[in-house]
Amino acid sequence: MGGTALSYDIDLLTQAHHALNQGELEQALQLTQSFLHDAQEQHEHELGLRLLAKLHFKLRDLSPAIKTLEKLTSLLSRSKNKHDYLIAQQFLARCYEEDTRYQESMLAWLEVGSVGASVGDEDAFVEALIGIAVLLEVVNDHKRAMRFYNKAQSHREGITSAPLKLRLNLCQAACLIFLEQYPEASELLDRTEQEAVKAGVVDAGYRAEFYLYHARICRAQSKLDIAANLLVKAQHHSQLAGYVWVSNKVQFEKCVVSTLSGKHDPAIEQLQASLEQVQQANLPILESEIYDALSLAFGNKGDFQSALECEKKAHAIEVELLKKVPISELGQNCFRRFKRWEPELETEKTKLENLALKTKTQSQKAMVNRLERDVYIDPLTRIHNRRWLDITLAEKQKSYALLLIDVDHFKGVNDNYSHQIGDQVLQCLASIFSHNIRQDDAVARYGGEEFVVLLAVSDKAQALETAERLRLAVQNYDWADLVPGRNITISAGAASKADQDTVSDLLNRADRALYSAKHSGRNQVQYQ
Ligand SMILES: Nc1nc2c(ncn2[C@@H]2O[C@H](COP(=O)(O)OP(=O)(O)OP(=O)(O)O)[C@@H](O)[C@H]2O)c(=O)[nH]1
Repeated sequence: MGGTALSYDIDLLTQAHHALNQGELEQALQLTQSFLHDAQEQHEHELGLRLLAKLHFKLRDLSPAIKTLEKLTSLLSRSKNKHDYLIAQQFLARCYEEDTRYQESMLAWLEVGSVGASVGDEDAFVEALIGIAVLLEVVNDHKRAMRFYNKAQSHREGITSAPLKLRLNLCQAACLIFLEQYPEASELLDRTEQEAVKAGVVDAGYRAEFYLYHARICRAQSKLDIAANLLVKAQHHSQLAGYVWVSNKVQFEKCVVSTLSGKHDPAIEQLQASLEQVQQANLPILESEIYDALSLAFGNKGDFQSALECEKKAHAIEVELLKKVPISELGQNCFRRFKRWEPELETEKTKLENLALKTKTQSQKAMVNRLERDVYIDPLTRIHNRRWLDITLAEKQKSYALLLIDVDHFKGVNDNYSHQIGDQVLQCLASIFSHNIRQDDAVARYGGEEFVVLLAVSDKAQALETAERLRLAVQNYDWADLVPGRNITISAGAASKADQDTVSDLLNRADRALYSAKHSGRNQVQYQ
């Protein structure tokens, strides 16, 4: 009887993941709750709670997300393997921070630092240092935050996760900008970009922040036109990544640039609209930054009364935030604690490294992975390239379907807007495709303005549904900033692999379907 119940439960969890991938969060939530209701084994509870916390967080229901994570961390704290515990504890620390429960967030980060050190997990140790630095920045103590970033940088060699290395740099660059150390910030951003290229990071959220910080530096150096251009790029990427926090920051930075360029009224209007959104989402740090920007705009316009009012509101929010953070605790003591943990971290790491040497060293593996990745990545769009596709198709055993996608009238984009804008359109399309396919599917640049999406399943209905989703995502994307006065659309040919098909049979069928989509008027999908 136990066996039947278990398979039914797992089925619910699979359905919940599926609903999450489809963006149906409420449904995913209900399925996960039913799964948890019937869960019996500790392992099932862990799986369910992890997904539940993620869903609450996505729905921006912080209190239930926190409660769920508190349960999960308490369950995991008993297990021997600390990796999952550390991941959950970090998520919890971030949720506390978003919910402005700074003291609890700090305690959670201290726990991550201490446990991370005791098991030789340098990534977790660095995460904790960054987490505390971010809390210090919340209360405008950027100088002290910088000590934590510097300490985290001193552990850089030991960090195994490429995105974490990038995030450390981005956080530190933002802090340097606050401290008005522009050349240092600029240099750090350039180095970060080189590392991102090497590591093959395509994340749109990373790119959005990268452009935003560059724009801030340019704005501070009165290069307003360049700043405005960079912000257009930042906006594209934040839109793609769907990060509310970054896109708000980009939005209000745009307003600062407009008011400095003399366009006060539109900037004020936009800032007031953002203010409403930010207040609804309960993001006090952004709110105080927006009041600061409004004060600047009113001041530049000559309306000093309103400027002063905004200034006072920003100040009042900051005072409230300060009340919530135990500054004395956050400062010296924390730093000392991390110093004490460092020798423990080193000892544990050495033990682990000795163990790893017996098999293969991690760095060797990482290097091989990186080399393999570079060989299979298209340098312009940073998605898989033709070489990857050829090898993957040749090795594929199971049945599958494939979409061949071609940009409509792309030559016109190059001719009317420049080859460089054409390149940016291709990059943007690659991101749109990557963000709109399922986890098991993959996208590659086939060559020129052609892309291939490889689907894990072979049925016609699903192939057409995916192709249609991608076609609509491209059609509905806001192209106005990149190619004003023009819409970008795609045509796609879909085909499924039959048992007797060779790869070239399949590609030929998809190509014929694409040809037919083009000749029936473009911006459509056909199947053969
Ligand atoms: N910017 C840029 N353009 C490229 C790249 N690769 C190919 N192209 C251009 O893509 C265009 C493809 O044009 P065509 O094959 O004539 O077709 P089209 O204009 O897209 O029109 P249809 O496919 O018939 O809808 C050519 O102008 C190529 O120069 C690239 O990497 N960057």
